[in-house]
Amino acid sequence: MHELLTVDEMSRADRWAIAQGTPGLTLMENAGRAVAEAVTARFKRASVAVLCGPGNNGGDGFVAARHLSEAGWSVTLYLLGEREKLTGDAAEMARRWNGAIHPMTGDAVRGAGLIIDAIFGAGLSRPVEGVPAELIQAAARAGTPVVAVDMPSGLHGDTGEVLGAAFKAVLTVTFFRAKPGHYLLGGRRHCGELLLRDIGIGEEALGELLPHTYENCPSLWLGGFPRPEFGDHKYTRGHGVVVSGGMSTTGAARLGARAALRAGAGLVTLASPSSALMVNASQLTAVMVRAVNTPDELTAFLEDKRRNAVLIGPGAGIGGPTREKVLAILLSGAAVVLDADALTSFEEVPRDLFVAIEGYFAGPAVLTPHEGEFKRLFKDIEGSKLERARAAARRAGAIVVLKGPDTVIAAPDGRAAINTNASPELATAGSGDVLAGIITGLLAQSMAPFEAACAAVWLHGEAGRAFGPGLIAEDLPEMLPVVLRDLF
Ligand SMILES: NC(=O)C1=CN([C@@H]2O[C@H](COP(=O)(O)OP(=O)(O)OC[C@H]3O[C@@H](n4cnc5c(N)ncnc54)[C@H](OP(=O)(O)O)[C@@H]3O)[C@@H](O)[C@H]2O)[C@@H](O)CC1
Ligand SMILES: Nc1ncnc2c1ncn2[C@@H]1O[C@H](COP(=O)(O)OP(=O)(O)O)[C@@H](O)[C@H]1O
Ligand SMILES: [K+]
Repeated sequence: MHELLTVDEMSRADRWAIAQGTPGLTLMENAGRAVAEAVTARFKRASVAVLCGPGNNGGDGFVAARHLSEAGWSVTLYLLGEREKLTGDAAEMARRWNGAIHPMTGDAVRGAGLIIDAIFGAGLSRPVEGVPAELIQAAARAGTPVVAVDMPSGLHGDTGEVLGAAFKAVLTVTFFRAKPGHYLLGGRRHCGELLLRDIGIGEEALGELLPHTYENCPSLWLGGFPRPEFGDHKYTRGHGVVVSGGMSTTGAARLGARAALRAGAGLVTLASPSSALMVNASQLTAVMVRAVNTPDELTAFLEDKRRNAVLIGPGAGIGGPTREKVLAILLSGAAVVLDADALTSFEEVPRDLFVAIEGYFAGPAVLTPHEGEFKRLFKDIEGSKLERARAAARRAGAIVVLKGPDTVIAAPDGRAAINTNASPELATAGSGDVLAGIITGLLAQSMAPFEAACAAVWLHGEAGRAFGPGLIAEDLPEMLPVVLRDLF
């Protein structure tokens, strides 16, 4: 169930189901009934205002109103636009509604104990204004709970963007598969609890659509997740390398190194400037430390091909030396995770980075920018978070992990996953360094890079949730054993 469908893909799924012999009217009946059932299961009986729009979302509203009324609820139904203008399945569902149809006016939700928002769904085509916008404000002012049909009206299904205004629902009931807009930040803020309901569209529809956007769930990557086998030794589990910053900025790299080890790399070595060797050595036990100063020394260090995954960026410092080290790593053929300063160092010359990533000898690359770092590297890329991560991955020829509350992981081939399990406790200094380390640990074990990035983001989210309040970055690697045990 981890595929996400765009608005266009969802309407193709509807059409596919209809062509396969399930009437649209049946799909709409199932959709509206699912909403009514969700309402009766979750709310105490109240007077309900059902707000119906002029399209099929409104059609679902007529069905929900009928089922709630039959269940003994007091239902008042309001229609945006004229009844005569309803067409197709929605017009038929309006005929099957025996109650009154009131014109939708600005006071439609006054006194209601619950609002069912069936104004606009997938068909939202422009910013919401006028009466629907007034009702959105009135509902918010009154604090009346809103149950959204498919999408809270005003929210775009593909982008999670609010067009004009949007209801803040406590519950959103959507059908067949969730949409990216439900999970991107704006959407997450407006959807409340998200319920997914089967309305009679067969799973085979996915074979026709070949969707390439996913919710980041273990089913997406668990099959390729590395687990030690009988007969393994530390070198067969991979050797991660983390490049340390200078004397005053070593902590970030140590966090990454510890995380890489906890994620299962057989060995992890901190490649440290000589000046910071003592600081690093005095803080490390299972993680090893070696003096590596210049880009040339890093090249020499990576000639041992067992050192197969490298993280650079946390605490690395911005400028030429970091750029040269990045290029040296890319030439070595090791898998590479580029974070923080390793990204910012290419602000003026992003093409140099992308050309190196495309290089014949380069191994897989994973870029882990937060929004600020992303803008420095991909100045002209615009759109929703999903679109931007995808465009960046294509341009860079790398996996891009665009971090935040709704982290998006994108691959150059167009696959993208939206992460949904992260808690705000993760917004703490060094948490990104740990994420980069987990990715490195998985790459060291030869996990495929898109799957490794997705798995790491998910593990990071679970670790944050498992620890809960009071979390600091040091806690995250230590939570991995618990999270991994649950995962397996
Ligand atoms: N068989 C199926 O397909 C099934 C579909 N299902 C349901 O159908 C929903 C999709 O239905 P839909 O495509 O009819 O679009 P919908 O969201 O009702 O809106 C379109 C109407 O709104 C209008 N409009 C848009 N924006 C506006 C604005 N800002 N301000 C004012 N008006 C605006 C727009 O006007 P227009 O742009 O044409 O001028 C048009 O009249 C989907 O979300 C799901 O709930 C389920 O029943 C399962 C089976
Ligand atoms: N509000 C939030 N909810 C969930 N995760 C968050 C939130 N804010 C930040 N994160 C996560 O925390 C990490 C922060 O990384 P980053 O911005 O690089 O910080 P740092 O450089 O201090 O490590 C990222 O993985 C990001 O996705
Ligand atoms: K709606």
